[in-house]
Amino acid sequence: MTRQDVTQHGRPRGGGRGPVDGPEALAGVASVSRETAERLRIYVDLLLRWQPAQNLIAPSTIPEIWRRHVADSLQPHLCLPEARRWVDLGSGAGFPGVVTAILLADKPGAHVYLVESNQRKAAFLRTALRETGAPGTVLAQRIESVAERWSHGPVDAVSARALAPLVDLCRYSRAFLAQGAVAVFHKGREFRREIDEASHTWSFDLVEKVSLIDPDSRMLILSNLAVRSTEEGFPE
Ligand SMILES: C[S@@+](CC[C@H](N)C(=O)[O-])C[C@H]1O[C@@H](n2cnc3c(N)ncnc32)[C@H](O)[C@@H]1O
Repeated sequence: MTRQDVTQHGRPRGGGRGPVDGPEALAGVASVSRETAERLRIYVDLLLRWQPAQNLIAPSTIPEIWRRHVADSLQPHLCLPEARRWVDLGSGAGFPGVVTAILLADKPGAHVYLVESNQRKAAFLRTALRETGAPGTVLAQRIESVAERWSHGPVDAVSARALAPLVDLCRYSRAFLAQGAVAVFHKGREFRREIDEASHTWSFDLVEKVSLIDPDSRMLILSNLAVRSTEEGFPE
């Protein structure tokens, strides 16, 4: 898709899988400033231009990109509005990490670290941060090695969406939570089973919020994460 194929509202001009929804899809979730809406539009336009070559998001979700991806990605910031320094694990095309960075663009000290091991997606993420002016750094490495060798100072919050079961997200994020960060994870309708499974290995304080996009999904907010000792031993 060329730039001419995209309208000023981030909608493709026909073709592909039909019309794309627009920024009005954010209305039921949060109101954003004009500047933030403009940065989000630049990001969606860029993603739609890169999509044919890079397949950054599932093609079936493109017609509802604003609701399914952008509005959904407003939620970590809504859950933890005071957090300024974030790590987003497995950022993919930038949901929710790039959206969080855009929401924080005018906040002093704001920074979002985007951890994404796929080099082509990492290149897209760098371009998205540059073109939107959002504050962030792309770490194009495996989460496990980034967490082990973290040298970027403390963070307030960790996010992850569509990355791994909760039990694994606890393992990925434990170094950050041990330093006082709070985690906020998108979870689908299997959230209860995932909480039960993770609870065998981990103890944590948990706040559940019903997703503003899908009432069967949850935003899970975890803090005070600790490993339970078990007969099987400790998680690796
Ligand atoms: C299913 S996608 C989800 C992307 C995005 N968070 C979203 O919700 O659209 C998972 C992403 O995590 C990345 N990923 C998976 N395991 C990873 C790891 N151990 N370290 C770094 N990135 C990882 C993959 O390359 C992929 O882009």
